[in-house]
Amino acid sequence: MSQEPQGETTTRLTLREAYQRMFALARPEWRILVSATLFLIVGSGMGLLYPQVIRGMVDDALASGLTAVNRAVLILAVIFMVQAIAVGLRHYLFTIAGYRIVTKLQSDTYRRIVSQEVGFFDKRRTGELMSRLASDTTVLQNTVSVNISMALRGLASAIGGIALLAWTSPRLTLIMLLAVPPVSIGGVWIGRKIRFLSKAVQDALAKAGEVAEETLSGIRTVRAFGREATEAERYEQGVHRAYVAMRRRTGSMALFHGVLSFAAYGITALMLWYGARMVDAGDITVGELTSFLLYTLIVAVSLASLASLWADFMRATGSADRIFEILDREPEIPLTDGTTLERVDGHIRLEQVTFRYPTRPDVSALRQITLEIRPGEIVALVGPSGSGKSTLAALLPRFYDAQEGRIYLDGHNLTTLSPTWLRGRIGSVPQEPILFSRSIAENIAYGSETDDPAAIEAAARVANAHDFILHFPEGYQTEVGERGVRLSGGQKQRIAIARAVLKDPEILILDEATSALDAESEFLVKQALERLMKGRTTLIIAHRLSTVRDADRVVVLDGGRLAEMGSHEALMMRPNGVYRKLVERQFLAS
Ligand SMILES: Nc1ncnc2c1ncn2[C@@H]1O[C@H](COP(=O)(O)OP(=O)(O)OP(=O)(O)O)[C@@H](O)[C@H]1O
Repeated sequence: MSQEPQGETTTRLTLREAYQRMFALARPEWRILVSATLFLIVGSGMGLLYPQVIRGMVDDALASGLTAVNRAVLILAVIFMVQAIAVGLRHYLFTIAGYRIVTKLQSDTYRRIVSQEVGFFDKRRTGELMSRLASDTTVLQNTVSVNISMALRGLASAIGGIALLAWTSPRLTLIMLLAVPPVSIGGVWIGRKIRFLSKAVQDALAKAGEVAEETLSGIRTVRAFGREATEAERYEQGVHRAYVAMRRRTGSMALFHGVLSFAAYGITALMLWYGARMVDAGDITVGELTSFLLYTLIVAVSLASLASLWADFMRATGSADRIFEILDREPEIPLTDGTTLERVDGHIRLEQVTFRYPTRPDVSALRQITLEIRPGEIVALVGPSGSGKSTLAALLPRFYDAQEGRIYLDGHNLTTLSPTWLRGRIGSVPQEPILFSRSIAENIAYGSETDDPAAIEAAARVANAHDFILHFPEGYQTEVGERGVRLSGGQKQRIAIARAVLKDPEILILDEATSALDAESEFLVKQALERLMKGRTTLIIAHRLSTVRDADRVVVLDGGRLAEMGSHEALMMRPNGVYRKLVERQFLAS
């Protein structure tokens, strides 16, 4: 399969768009955010109030001794207490709002991912999608929760602080503000760099995630070929790339912090020097200089925190880009667009269908297939490996849409029908059924409306699964998969058949297992399948002669073309027929 390069380090959204989208996410939480902002105002207000008290205290103490100091300290204590409560509540509320936003974002992103057409998943690896869900949303979580709170606090303190400074001494304020333009310019420049590097970090982490996901889910193959060390090295290379990008990002941030810190404290020193001269000249009192210095520190710390938050926001926009890319993607085959039919007879017609996989647009997997399957007919699909059998079967539930030609169900073009509804009419038993880590009962009921135990048991009986299920200590409640029992190939198949029986679809797509089951399982599976097929239009990808013989008609594919069609006997009569060769070369097991 060809790989489309994914997660390349480009930025899709402009900064402004990214912010607008991030703030739009916060809108539903406005109630929490408004209360949080109230506490923010109270907390920051207290923070700006106390230097005034200190100013009074210093001047009074210098003038009239310690009695005034007692009262001032009491007031300070009250101010600090109110401030502490407000700060705590502000932090709590903003963080909670952030969690709520991200929880919703994760669900929305996941919903988007699972709604995409099958072709989307051919192009992307699971590990990469998992990384978007887990790590990108977490980066956003920090931004929308703690960082927004800190940014607002920084902004409030900086603006309030500057206003009070200007009120105390416009001349000193002017000196202080000299530091703002160079710091801002530096911030914007470094912010851009950090945004770019952060995307590189996330991309590298996603790549490493891909390796981990792929090899852990295929651990048996890794073990069988003794590739543990090599895979560990590949993973190591992946995380090392992430580390290199992180190191560069951290370097930029460290430089930025250093410059900021110097700017903040340097300006304080400068003002102390200039302020002392003003006190000496009698322009301001010692208390005023003290409060002025305190405000300068508040403003400096606030501006510094704003600048470093700017860097964090830049980081977040990298992740936002990746998340919004998914949230914005409209599936090519939407799940529910289209009509539904009252009843289905199961009449299928393909007209001149030509199909190329989106990942391999240069090769036609199916070429000009014209085929009609009557209601209730059992059609066996045979052909050499890679001839297009599974591809044909994938077009009926519209996992993919053909580029040319049309497919009809009971005379309705498939593209006019609701895909989810259509898929509800089709039951499938794949070669290697996938069971989920849930109970057997839930696995059988997967895709059906009902969870009635009696109906599930009846379906299991038809599928010859009831007896082996009862042999497990917990019966139908036995957990399957990772945490529970592992089922044999034949058992999985029978669970999949029970699933199809319970779903009761009008159309069946069966993919016969190529690997041989033991005679007993084989018999049980075959018997179950026969019961299942009764009265339903069935397309069966056949690998066994006995299956082909039982079918009403055999359709032979070769290199994506429909090569032959007819009964087993008729096809065997053709001297150089594809089918006859398949049988002679024992391509079809007996
Ligand atoms: N998801 C996919 N993306 C791209 N190409 C694919 C994809 N699935 C199958 N193909 C290609 O399409 C062609 C037909 O494959 P298909 O799986 O339909 O064959 P098949 O007859 O079912 O083979 P087999 O009997 O071995 O399962 C092959 O060349 C295969 O490489």
